Parts: sequence; structure tokens; C-alpha cells
Amino acid sequence: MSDFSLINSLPGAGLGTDGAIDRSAMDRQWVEVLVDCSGTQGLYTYALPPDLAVRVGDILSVPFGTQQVGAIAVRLLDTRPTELAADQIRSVDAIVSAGFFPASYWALLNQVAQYYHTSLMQVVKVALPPGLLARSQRRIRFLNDEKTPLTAAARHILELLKASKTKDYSWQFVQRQVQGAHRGLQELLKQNLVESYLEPPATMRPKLRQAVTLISTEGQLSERYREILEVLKRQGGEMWMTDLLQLCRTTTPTLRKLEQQGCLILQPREILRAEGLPEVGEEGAKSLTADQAAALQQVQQATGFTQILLHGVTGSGKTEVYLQAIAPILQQGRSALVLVPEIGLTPQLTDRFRARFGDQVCVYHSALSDGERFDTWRQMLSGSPQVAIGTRSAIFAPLPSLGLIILDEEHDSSFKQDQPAPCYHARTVAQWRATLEACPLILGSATPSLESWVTSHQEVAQSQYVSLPKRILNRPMPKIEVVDMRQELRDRNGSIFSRSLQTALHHLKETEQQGLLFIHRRGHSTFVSCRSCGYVMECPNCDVSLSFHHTHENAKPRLRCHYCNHVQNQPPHCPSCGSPYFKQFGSGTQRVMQELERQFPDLTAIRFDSDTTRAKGSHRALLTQFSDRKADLLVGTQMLTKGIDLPQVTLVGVISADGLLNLADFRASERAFQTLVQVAGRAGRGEEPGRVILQTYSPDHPVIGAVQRQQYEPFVAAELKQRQELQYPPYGQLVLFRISGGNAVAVQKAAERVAVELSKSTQYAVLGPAPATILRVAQRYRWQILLKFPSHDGSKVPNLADLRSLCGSTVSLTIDVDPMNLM
Ligand SMILES: Nc1ncnc2c1ncn2[C@@H]1O[C@H](COP(=O)(O)OP(=O)(O)OP(=O)(O)O)[C@@H](O)[C@H]1O
Ligand SMILES: [Zn+2]
Ligand SMILES: [Zn+2]
Repeated sequence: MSDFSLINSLPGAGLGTDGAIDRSAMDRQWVEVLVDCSGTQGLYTYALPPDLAVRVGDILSVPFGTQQVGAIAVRLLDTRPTELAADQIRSVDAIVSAGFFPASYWALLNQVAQYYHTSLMQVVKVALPPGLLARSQRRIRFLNDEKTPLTAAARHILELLKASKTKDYSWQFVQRQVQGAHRGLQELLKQNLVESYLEPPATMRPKLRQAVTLISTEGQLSERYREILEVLKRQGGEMWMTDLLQLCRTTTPTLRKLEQQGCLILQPREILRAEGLPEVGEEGAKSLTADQAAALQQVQQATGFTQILLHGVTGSGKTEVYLQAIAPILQQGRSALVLVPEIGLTPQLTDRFRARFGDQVCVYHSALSDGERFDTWRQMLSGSPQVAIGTRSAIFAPLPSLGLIILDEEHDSSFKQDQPAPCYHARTVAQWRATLEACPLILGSATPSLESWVTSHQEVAQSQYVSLPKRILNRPMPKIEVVDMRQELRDRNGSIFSRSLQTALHHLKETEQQGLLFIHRRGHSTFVSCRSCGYVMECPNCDVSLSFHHTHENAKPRLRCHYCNHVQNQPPHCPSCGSPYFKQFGSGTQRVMQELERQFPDLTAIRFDSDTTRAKGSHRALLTQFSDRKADLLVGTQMLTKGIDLPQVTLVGVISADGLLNLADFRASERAFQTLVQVAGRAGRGEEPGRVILQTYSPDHPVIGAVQRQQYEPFVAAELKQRQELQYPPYGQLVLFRISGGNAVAVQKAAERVAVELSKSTQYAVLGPAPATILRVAQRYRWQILLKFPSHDGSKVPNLADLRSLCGSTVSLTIDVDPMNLM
């Protein structure tokens, strides 16, 4: 019954900006609501009684089946949806709570739906936590005594309320006590004798977690059991079960056996919401450098919507500018929204915010459970001023009075959602939101995206450019040495570490400093192939090579697909020719760890990649270990590049830059430059100067030269020239269609039909159809078509429903506006 298609096919259901704000609600006779009851979320149309001035963002009560349920007014309509007959539409019953969400919030969601060509419902699903209304309760409160006689039911309700200590009851209770309560309530509401409101659930369900408590170490126990109990004892006799399992590398059934033997008990224990985050000390504002002060001033002078690109080199103190820009906003009773690429990667950043603003900070990201998301929402909706820090979906955080939005590391591609729909970019949505809220938007980066660079250099008051060209305390930028790995090979050094890096690693121990080793991608190029015939081991479901996984020295090697997670053993001989020379190639994190162990047994290293950081809180745990100097090296992938601020790191080694340089994407150079400058920027942030060793097989690549000189502007100028010639973003606009299905021929045919249809317009160039770089993923064949518009304004895409009808029922078509991932 829930109706998504309704939204797409609405005639003239234009941008929400005109909904409820400019036009009087009176000429709108229908309303679309988000019904939220017993697990089903959907958009439904209701009629508005003439005497009910409903506005977008109100919480309503509507008839739904045989019940009355809560609903959010999402959009007012002045025409009846054609597919519904007038007598099919039921009427809104009452306004439970007026202005629960600001109307601008719904305008934003509508704008997202329209620009990214998805239904409003899809947007609502990213934006709102599930069960928002279902857990809340409608209540009725006494306001005034009657002046004119009331009907029996109305009088009964009023007396009931007056007799209550709090002058207020739940609507459910009133309904049970009073016959004809519904009509009675209407009467009372009309005369303003009572009010109806929505109370968020008062007590949240406590969150429980399994805990293990030691009872006894007596009895006939095997060596292994004893060991587990010994560990538990050493930890004080009480631990969270997950921690014990991890520490002892044991399983739940083993613990259950120990429980049966009376050695320990397993029981759920309540954890408080704030737990899991360590205490942070309070911290005052730092006195700003001249550059920081100038940047802050520019932010504070902004009136209304202004987009400010804060271009500060690595270690220039951008975070301090954010903190001092936020402080006065909170004092004015308004809130701030801070978006970061990946929350798990930046425990340091959240700690700094909490040290400054304490409980006013709330963290919002997709790894939260539904319950936690819901709690955070309630806190936000309370309206008290706060700082919400979160990943891309936090751009939809319902902070009532926004004074500032910040995107840190604005160039990061994780701000873009590739799938599912809506494929939104949080930076684009942030621009709309800041416009709707008339507040400044700060985009911070050491390596701004070309999009933001171009915007910030337009001659308009609404976009500004601020730079922090120097590191804090005039600390030098790290020195970058480029090592030609081809020369190493010629000089008979077959190690993955160049001689330069080897010397630096030896030096690390002597000077008691720390280093980072960066590998382009987890398991990237650690494919298994035959050195006799060249056969490459591939995933049976996807057209990608399997990656070699080796958890520790003596463990059995496994092969894993990073797309569908297929796992299998490595065959001892080549399946194609039977050769025994069937081995892994490349240098993933694991390989580097093993080589370190072999060549530098004195150095300890922590592996920091998506395999070792899967568990909640593990980013923080590993980074803390490292900053406590429990290891000499941190070895990892992309996540090393993001915002790590450790003063004792003096050495950064890039094992091989080549994987980054050779991606088939027009943004490859931009990304490579950003990644390498960011990772280099982790070195020498403290008192000791930093040093970067960049290993590559293509030392003459223009990106390598630009990174070595650490000059952003000349690199960007050259890059922009190319983009302009080819009409790529930021000059032109791209729209990507992805076509996929289980049958290879059907997918290709559908892609061809869609391309023919698309070619009928002259507004854009059609690139493709072409098979995706990886044709098959999880048994689905994928083709794509790229539209290239010469400029960014007014790109019109043919009707999606028409294109979909060309695909047939077994092939799906999705649209990605401004795609970031063209693979
Ligand atoms: N005014 C200041 N006085 C002294 N120290 C400062 C000041 N401002 C910032 N710092 C310190 O300088 C270091 C670097 O700052 P921060 O992490 O904000 O840099 P950043 O510009 O965000 O760098 P990146 O882009 O590389 O993450 C931090 O340890 C911070 O505490
Ligand atoms: Zn072979
Ligand atoms: Zn696979």
C-alpha cells in the first residue's frame, strides 16, 4: 500500500522551497504524510479539513486502516493525485504538534529528491531514524476553563485533565476513559481549552551487553580453559564478553562450557550511552596565530549564506579555527554541524571537540545502532544548542537552529554516496542547507577539490577563499624524497623497501621516533597468479582477482574477494597448467607486515586497515596504542591519510605510489595528488622535522613532481585546463546511468536501447554504453552510460520511468548525478 511511485509521478511537485513557506496553507487541500506505524514507513495522501491550518513539518494524527496513527506532514498539494479518487482519500484528523520540524528541513529533503532523481521516500530513509514516531506518545494537556457550555464528552475530558496532578494525560488513556473522546477533543482544541502534543519516549531502553564474571578457578580443567580463566582473573575478574573472546581468541561455546562448570557467569549488563568514549580533559581556546585569526575573522564577518573555502596546509591548525568559530554560535543559542569523512578515523577530532564543548557534542554516524540513532535524534530535536559531528548522512541531522556548517577534509570522496539512491554528495546538500538556513558553510582542506577551488574563486560575495599557508609555529613542511624503484631493481635491491627507506627504518629505533607506512589499498594487487602460464585466480562470482590473505605467519593462506566476500583456500598448483609456481604478487598491508618482520625484527608495527579496524572502537584502540608508543610503525591504507595528528611521527614511507597513479578515472590525478599530499602531511607535525620517502616506478609522472614540490596551485591550474578542454567537472556536468542484471545479453541489449533513447537529445554528449570496469559483481553484469553536459546549469535528464520501461523487468537502471566513482 505504501506508495513510492506516487511521488515520482506527481505533476508539478516542484522544489519544496515553495511548499508552506511562501504560500498560504489555505489553498492547499491535500497533504502528503510520512506514516510511521508498526514498522512500515510510507508516504500517503490525506485531505485537509478547511479549518485545519497544517504546515509542512507538523506532526499529525491520521486514520490508518482501523487505527489513528502519528504522521509527519511532508508536502502540501494543491492538486489531487490523479490516481486517487476523491472518495478514496481520508481526512487528517488533527495536528498533534505544530512545527515539530522546521519547514526548511522538508524543503531540503525535497530538493535532494529532485536533484538526484529519487523518490522523497528514499531520501527520508537516509535522513530519519526508523520508528521516530512509533516510539513517541500523543498527550493532551489542560489549558483553560470553559466559558461556554460544552458537550458531555468534552466536559468529561476537561474534568479528567483538571483532576490529574500534571493536568495532562496520554491520549490513549483519555480515549479509554471517555466515550466519544475523539469529537470531544476536537471541540476542546477548537476553543483552545486543551493542547495536544507529542512527547518523546521518556526513558530509552537501556542498552545491554554481555559481561563475563569470574566465579572460581577450581576443578578439573584443561590447560586451555585454565588459560582463559587466568586472563579473566588478570583483568580483574570482570570483562565484556567481546573483549575476552578477542583477547583469548576463543569462542562463545567455550565460555558457555566454562559457565556450565561453574567457573564463570555470562550475563547481560547495562551500559550507559556515554560509555565507550573515554573521559577527556577540559581544554580552553588556544591563542591564534595571525593567519588563524584572519581566517576566523572572515568567517565571523559572513552574514547569511556564505561558502568559505578554508585552504590550510597540513598541520596549519584548521581545527582550532573551527572550534573558535563554533563557540560564539553556541553562545547565541544556535547549533553547528561538523561533517567528517569517516568518524572511526577521527577519534582525535571528536575528542578535541568534546574537550572544548563537553556534553554539547553529539556524534552521529551510520555505525550507530537504530536505538543510538534515535537517542541522538531526540537530543537534537530538543532544540538546545549543540555541535553534531558526523559522517555524510549527518548533513540531514535535524538541528533546529543552525548557525554554521563545516565540512572537514571537504575533498574526500566518501562524502559522496555511490549507492543506494539517493546518490547524494554531502557537500552539495550542505550548500543547499546552508542557503536555506542562511548560515555560513566552511569547507576545510589542505588539498581542496577542484570544484570548491573554482567556486571559491568566483567574484561573488557568497563565496570566499581563506588560506593558512604555513604550519603552526612555522614548523617546516616535511621534505619529500622520491625513490625510483626501477633503479633499485637495477641495483639488485629486490626488497619492497628501497635502500633509502631501509636506512630510515633503521634510524627510527635509534632516535625513538615513529613512522607511518602507506600502502595504496588493502590487498590491492595482492592477487595470486601463475609464474609459468600467467593464470590469475579470480572470484567465481565477480570478474575480479582474489586477494591473498595471510592472518599470521603460520596460518593457512586464504583467498578472498573484496567485492562479494567469497573466501577459498589457495590451491597448491596452478588450476590451468599444474605448475607449482603459483604465488601471490604485490604488496598489500599484510605483505608489508611480513616483510617488516623478516627484515626489521626489532621494529614493532600495528596494522591499520579495514581488516583490523572492523570492530567498533578499534580505530581508537589502535591509534591509542600507537600514540602511547607501543609500536614503532603504523602500517595502513587510505585511512592513514585522514586527519591523524601525532607529533612524534617523523617518517612517512609510501610503499608504492603507482596503484594510485594509474586508475582509469578522469579524477585519478587529482585523487593521487590529494592522497599523497595528505599522507605526507602526517610527518613532522611536532618539534622534530618530518621526512617522506615516496617510492614509485614512474618518478616522472607529473603528479609525483607536484607532490614533491608540495605546490597545490600550479598542479591545479594544469589540471583545470585539461578539465575545461574536455568539459569535465567542475566545468561540465556528468550524469551516470548504471544498468545491471543477471543475464549478460539482456543487460547489454537494455543498455543499447537506453543509449539510443538518450541520444535523441542534443543537450549533452552520450558516452557509452560500455561495460563497467569490473563487468560482473556478485553475479550481476553491469554496463554504464555517461552523459556529459557542457555546463552545470539546467541539466535535464529524460524521464527515468520511460528509460526504465526500456530495460524490462529483469534489468535495473539507476542514476547517479555528479558521479564520483566511474568504475
Ligand atoms: N594557535 C595554536 N597554537 C598552538 N598550537 C596549535 C594552534 N592551533 C593548532 N595547534 C595545534 O597544531 C596541530 C595541528 O592542527 P590541526 O590538526 O588542526 O591541523 P589541520 O590544519 O587540521 O591539519 P590536517 O589538514 O593535516 O589534518 C594540532 O596539534 C593543534 O593542537
Ligand atoms: Zn599456470
Ligand atoms: Zn566476488
